[in-house]
Amino acid sequence: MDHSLSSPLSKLPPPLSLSETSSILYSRYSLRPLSNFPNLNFKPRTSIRKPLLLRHIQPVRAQNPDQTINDGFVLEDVPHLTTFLPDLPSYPNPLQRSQAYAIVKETFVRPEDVVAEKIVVQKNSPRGVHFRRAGPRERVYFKSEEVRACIVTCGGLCPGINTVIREIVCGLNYMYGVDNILGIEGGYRGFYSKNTMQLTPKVVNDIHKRGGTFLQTSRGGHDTSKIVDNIHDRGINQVYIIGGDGTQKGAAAIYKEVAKRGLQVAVAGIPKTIDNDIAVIDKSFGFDTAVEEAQRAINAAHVEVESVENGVGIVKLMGRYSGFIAMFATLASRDVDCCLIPESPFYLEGQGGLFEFIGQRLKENGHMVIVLAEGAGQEFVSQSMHPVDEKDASGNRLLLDVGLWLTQKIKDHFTNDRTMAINLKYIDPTYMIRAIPSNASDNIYCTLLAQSAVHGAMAGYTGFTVGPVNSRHAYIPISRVTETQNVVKVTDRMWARLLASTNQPSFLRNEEMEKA
Ligand SMILES: Nc1ncnc2c1ncn2[C@@H]1O[C@H](COP(=O)(O)OP(=O)(O)OP(=O)(O)O)[C@@H](O)[C@H]1O
Ligand SMILES: O=P(O)(O)OC[C@H]1O[C@](O)(CO)[C@@H](O)[C@@H]1O
Ligand SMILES: [Mg+2]
Repeated sequence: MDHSLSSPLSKLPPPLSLSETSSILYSRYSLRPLSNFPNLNFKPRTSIRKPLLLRHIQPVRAQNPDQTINDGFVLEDVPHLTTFLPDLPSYPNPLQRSQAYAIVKETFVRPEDVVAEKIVVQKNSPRGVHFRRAGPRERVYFKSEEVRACIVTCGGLCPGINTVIREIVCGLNYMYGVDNILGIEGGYRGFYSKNTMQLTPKVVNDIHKRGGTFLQTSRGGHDTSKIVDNIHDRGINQVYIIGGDGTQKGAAAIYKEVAKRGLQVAVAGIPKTIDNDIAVIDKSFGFDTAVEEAQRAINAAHVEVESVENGVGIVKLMGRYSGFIAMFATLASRDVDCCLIPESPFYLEGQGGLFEFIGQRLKENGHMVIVLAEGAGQEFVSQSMHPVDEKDASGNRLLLDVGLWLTQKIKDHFTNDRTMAINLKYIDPTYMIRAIPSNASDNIYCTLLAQSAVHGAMAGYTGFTVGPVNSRHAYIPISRVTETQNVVKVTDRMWARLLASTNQPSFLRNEEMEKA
């Protein structure tokens, strides 16, 4: 193993402006394979907005006219500490001496390894956006004994948070010999208003068996300046931030302030949300566990309603703006007759409406189960409840209980209708689902996320979020995961698969079809 490598960053060209970068990507690199460009790894050094780049890049034909060249390659890179601290020394990665990696053929991720954002492409399509592949690097930018790391968890709960905490601590300690790790208690505000706790592999050994967060969490309380003051005062140089879209925005603000002050602090975001609404990544940890746990509630509803005459079960699942849990829980179960999500408007009365469908299903089967995402039909609920616009401490709008509203509406309808007496059961398992520990596959996923974050921070990357993109873990610029929220696309085939499985109406009226 060559330990004498000079810092690869010393080979860097000066930072490129946006237009320079796009033209270089196009003119210099488009006609040759990526492997010919070892330096591509370090370019562009600033986080560059992808849509602009893509607009600048035109497809180019290769000499062989049968083969359209892989042009239009875009690397959406994450910042590196040397971006604002150019003289930072680097060291050989201690993983070279690690027992765990002793027989691994390629311990380190190659600098030119990238992960494609899109894997379904056509012969002539541009190569498109790529992210830097996550994993250990040959050089690190921290001496193990000088690392002072901290971990914070923010936002709502989600199965698997404790596994991520545990694996960051164990990863730092077992792989890199770091033993100075602080737990920040109670979310962002914990940086400046609470005590910290020392985290060791022993302290966190069993925490993955528990739901919730060992470090506690909170909403609101993000004061960038106070947080960075505190990071500086405590001598913290690696910050691991576990949380959803709001948390990642907070992480971006911390990274910017750290860079502005020129501090050697790596900021790594680990995306967390039970709603699975974080953009770019394949899915968020805890989501599989939630879908699995939701089966128990659906099953209970099914048992209840099939044991009575004209039983109607309603199960409310989480999902503020996206109905992923409801959609996947429905697809996983065979007992759901109708799934309602925020992305697909529905209506109650008249032809093709929910009441008509309930009547039909009860006549056919004698019972039915409806799965309802908490964000579905909010416009109806607010019409009937005249709500005040309430927000939580982070500024998220507080939703009204669509489950209670729908239960009442269905009851009223069938009472007035008098053609059919129904027996309705409403189950709200939302917090029970969120509070459980993660299942086996999420535990594995959490381990990979944590280790990838540790490798990234040790390698000097900062201002990044880690996550799987087409099954490969990548370092993603934070802004990419916060600029949009993932929602179920009702125009995609997955929603059609659900409709084909439940055989429920789509509730789409002509004008909505045209709009879609
Ligand atoms: N735009 C922002 N800038 C800085 N900090 C933010 C921003 N939005 C939210 N935060 C902070 O991030 C933390 C968590 O945000 P929020 O309560 O919205 O949860 P989240 O991370 O989105 O997770 P989830 O929605 O999955 O529960 C809060 O402490 C909040 O103050
Ligand atoms: O913990 P709280 O503030 O009740 O949050 C509930 C919300 O959090 C989420 O679980 C997202 O974390 C949403 O699905 C839900 O609406
Ligand atoms: Mg959120």
